[in-house]
Amino acid sequence: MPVDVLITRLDPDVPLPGYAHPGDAGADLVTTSDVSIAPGERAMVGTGIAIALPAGYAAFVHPRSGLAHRLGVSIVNTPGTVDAGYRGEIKVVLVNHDLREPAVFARGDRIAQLVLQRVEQARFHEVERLPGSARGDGGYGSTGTASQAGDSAGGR
Ligand SMILES: O=c1ccn([C@H]2C[C@H](O)[C@@H](COP(=O)(O)OP(=O)(O)OP(=O)(O)O)O2)c(=O)[nH]1
Ligand SMILES: [Mg+2]
Repeated sequence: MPVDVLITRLDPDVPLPGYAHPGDAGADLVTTSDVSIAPGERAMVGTGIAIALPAGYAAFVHPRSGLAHRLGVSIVNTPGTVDAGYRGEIKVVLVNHDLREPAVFARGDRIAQLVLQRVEQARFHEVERLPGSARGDGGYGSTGTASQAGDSAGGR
């Protein structure tokens, strides 16, 4: 079931965020400005919208895979987190990972997608010692490469 979200257009000409297909997770966001991002550079763009999420929700600003594949463009802080209490314009920090070509966007181009999720807040309880677990403190590649998956020897 869709969640009702209040929205204001800070730029009256931008479209409301739209889902391309029924059931899509991400609603596309557009840039309100023309921008050219040099190889390796980044640029913050506005989307022209502000929202009021219900308590217990957050919205996450995700990159679009087509832009990643076609242009090498992603979002620096992916996914960007929009807090329920945030009432400002949703902005997107685009980054051009391409080594040679600038990434060029025109006002109205779809540059990111917004994913709504229910989120929990933790109540943190400090303890002297954490309960044990199978993983323990293993991480950062401790399970080895794909071809070694299941090898509990902790190969490289
Ligand atoms: O891609 C993003 C990420 C964040 N925001 C807005 C909504 C979010 O609620 C607010 C703060 O984001 P975040 O907590 O990630 O940034 P911060 O660096 O911790 O700033 P602050 O000190 O304001 O929390 O900025 C965006 O518009 N786009
Ligand atoms: Mg913050």
